[in-house]
Amino acid sequence: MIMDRPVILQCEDVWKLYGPGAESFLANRARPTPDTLRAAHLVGAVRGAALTVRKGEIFVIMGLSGSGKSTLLRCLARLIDASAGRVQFEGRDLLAMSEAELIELRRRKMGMVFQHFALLPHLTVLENAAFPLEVQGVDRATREARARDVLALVGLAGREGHYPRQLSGGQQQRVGIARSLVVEPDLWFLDEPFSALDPLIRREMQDELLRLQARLQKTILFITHDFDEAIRLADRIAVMKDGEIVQTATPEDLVLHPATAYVAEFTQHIPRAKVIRLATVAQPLGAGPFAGDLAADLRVADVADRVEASALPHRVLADGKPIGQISAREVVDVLIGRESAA
Ligand SMILES: Nc1ncnc2c1ncn2[C@@H]1O[C@H](COP(=O)(O)OP(=O)(O)OP(=O)(O)O)[C@@H](O)[C@H]1O
Repeated sequence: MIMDRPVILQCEDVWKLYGPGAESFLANRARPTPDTLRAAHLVGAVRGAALTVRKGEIFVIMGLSGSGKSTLLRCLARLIDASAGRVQFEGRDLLAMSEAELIELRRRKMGMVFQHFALLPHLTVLENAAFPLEVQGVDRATREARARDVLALVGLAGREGHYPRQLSGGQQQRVGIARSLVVEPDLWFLDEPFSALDPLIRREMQDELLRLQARLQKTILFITHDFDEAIRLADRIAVMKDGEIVQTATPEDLVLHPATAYVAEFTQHIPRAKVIRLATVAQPLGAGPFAGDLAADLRVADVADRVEASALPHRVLADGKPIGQISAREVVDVLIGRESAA
């Protein structure tokens, strides 16, 4: 269970205002409304954001362009200073750290990948991937060995001697991912890392990220404006609108229980079978016989063919223990939107 894991990153009541006198403006008021901000000619890029990211989860911040995602991420990595609020990284107050401590933290504990990041054009793929270790003063043999490992991990073995210009956009992005992983970060910030890629490559990279995550179990804060990408990747999603987080929930809960009309609008086109887990639609366990076992966290779409093709029900297991059963009937109900879970 994600909620039982240690907290890696936490923020409370984070604000970022842009405009004249932004900091002093907040010091004098509790929670300014959008109207008050407008009247003061201030942009409320982030307004009162709170979130908790736990070890090993992919936490996605999702929102349309201008909703404040990048600004929030930058406040959380302290690339910019929030106008107000509290941010803790592994239990330490991020806002109280000195510049030197922050640099150290970003070098050793945080990895970052952005939509448009700069590979160093005059360095090879290997040298680019090893670069953060060079900055740390790691010796050449060690850093190149580590860089080779991460390049293999992202599918670039054999390209070590290439230069960035000899690679496709997707391959360049993989180098960026390798470079951010080479320091073995505890927390990985990914700000729209696949948005500049064409849809096919983008899906491939999403699969790649899930595969990497299954192996590395990083804690990931991932930003996207694409809800489909969010539900494919996320353990939990925070939906942002006009600088505010309007709901934080699992993909399944967002679709089944949207907190606002805005979230409902976003989620209505999502095929339910892609988000509803077997645990949610499982029926009480019968006496059997069963066709086989399926994990409770699987999504209905992932097993629909297998369950439908079977005359016998499948057992549904959570943590190795049977919690119910599922048969073609429940799968069909979800597929045609008749499931009882909602
Ligand atoms: N340096 C700045 N000065 C003034 N306003 C800013 C600045 N940076 C961001 N903003 C404003 O803050 C709001 C949030 O911007 P932000 O870039 O965080 O949104 P976003 O959700 O990441 O959007 P996108 O997906 O387009 O990157 C926008 O209204 C933007 O115009």
